[in-house]
Amino acid sequence: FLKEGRTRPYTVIVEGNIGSGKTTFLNYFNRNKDVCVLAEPVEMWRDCDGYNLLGAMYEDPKRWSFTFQSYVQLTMLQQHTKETDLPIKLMERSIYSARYCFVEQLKRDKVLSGPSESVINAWFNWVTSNKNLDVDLVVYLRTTPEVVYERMMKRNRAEEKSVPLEYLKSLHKIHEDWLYYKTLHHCPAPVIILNANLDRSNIANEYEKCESHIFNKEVVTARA
Ligand SMILES: Cc1cc2cn([C@H]3C[C@H](O)[C@@H](CO)O3)c(=O)nc2[nH]1
Repeated sequence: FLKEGRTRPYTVIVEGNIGSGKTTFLNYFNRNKDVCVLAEPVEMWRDCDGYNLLGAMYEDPKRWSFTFQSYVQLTMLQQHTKETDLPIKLMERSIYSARYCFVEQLKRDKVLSGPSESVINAWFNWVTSNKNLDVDLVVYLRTTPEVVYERMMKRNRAEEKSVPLEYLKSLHKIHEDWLYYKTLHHCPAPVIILNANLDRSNIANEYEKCESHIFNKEVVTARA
């Protein structure tokens, strides 16, 4: 159960480009009974009352990215505020990367209009100042665009089939500015940077690097 005095679980957000290995990272920690793992609700984005908002956004970003990013922001808010008795919550991405990475990207691509961006911003500012969406740690799965592009193509997700390398390069730069150089937007918590270019077979010791941070003693109640 939650350590006495803690009103919320120790919250970790896993950030990184498309194909940076976030699901693999979450699965590694999924086996731990102290961790509430919340994967990105992609299936909700693919089926919102029967509408595939993810597909729509990639097919016609000018028409659908506001709709899509509004729904992403709602689903992320639901994840941030989801109750758990477990001492640790591990989230795939966050309301922060929604606003600071993906909405930023759409703005730079001039795909999101000024009014659309302002409305998303107004929601973001309101929810982040009226709800406790604090996080305790960011795990940044740092990659190179070429590596994640190859993985994305191999994974072969239908909606991503025409995502160009350029898009991943631009998203990469935004992640670097946000989490590595820290020159873009507010960083919501201390950042652990992992070399996520490593492939599955030898990335385990990268994960071990952050185990001690995540499972530090004052967070997880002493085992009975
Ligand atoms: C928070 C957040 C996640 C997220 C994912 N995506 C896209 C990138 C991938 O193609 C897919 C699954 O991460 O959704 C997006 O466009 N905007 C997002 N915002």
